[in-house]
Amino acid sequence: MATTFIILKPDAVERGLIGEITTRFERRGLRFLAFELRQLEASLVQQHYAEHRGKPFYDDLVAFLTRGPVVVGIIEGPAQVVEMVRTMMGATDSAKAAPGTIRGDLAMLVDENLIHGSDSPASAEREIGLFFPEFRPV
Ligand SMILES: Nc1ncnc2c1ncn2[C@@H]1O[C@H](COP(=O)(O)OP(=O)(O)OP(=O)(O)O)[C@@H](O)[C@H]1O
Repeated sequence: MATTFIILKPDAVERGLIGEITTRFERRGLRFLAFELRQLEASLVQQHYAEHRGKPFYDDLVAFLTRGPVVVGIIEGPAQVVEMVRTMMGATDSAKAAPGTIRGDLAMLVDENLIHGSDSPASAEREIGLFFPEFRPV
C-alpha cells in the first residue's frame, strides 16, 4: 500500500463539492487516512508551492489557497495511488481536462481547479510531512 496527499481547494469547499469529490475516491476503493477542514496560513502555502515561486500566477495562487477553508487529506491505496489520484483529477487546466475526471466534470478554469494531488511519491512524502507532521502510517 502507498499514500498520497490532496487538497480540496477553497472553490471546492465554497461550491459544496467536498462530498462529490471524496465519494469518487472512496467508490474507487481508496481510503482516507486523514481528512481535515483547515484555514491555511500563507507561509505554509508558499512552502507547498515553492517550485512555482517567481511565476506570474504565484501570488494569485497563494491568495486563492488562503481565501477560505480547504480540506487537506491523506489517501491510501495500491502502489500506484499517486498516479491514480492524478488521473482522476484530470489536466491542470480544467478546460482541457477529460470528461470523467474531477476537473473535466466539475471545473473549467486553470486557477480555480478544485483539487491538488501530489505529483510523485517523493512529493507525497514531502507534502504529508508539511501538512501532517504528526502523521504515522497505521
Ligand atoms: N498558467 C496558470 N495560470 C494560473 N494558475 C496556474 C497556472 N498554472 C498552474 N496554475 C495553478 O498552480 C497550481 C499548481 O500548478 P501545477 O503545474 O503544479 O499543476 P497541478 O500539479 O496540476 O496542480 P496542483 O499542484 O494544484 O495539484 C495549479 O493547480 C493551478 O491552480
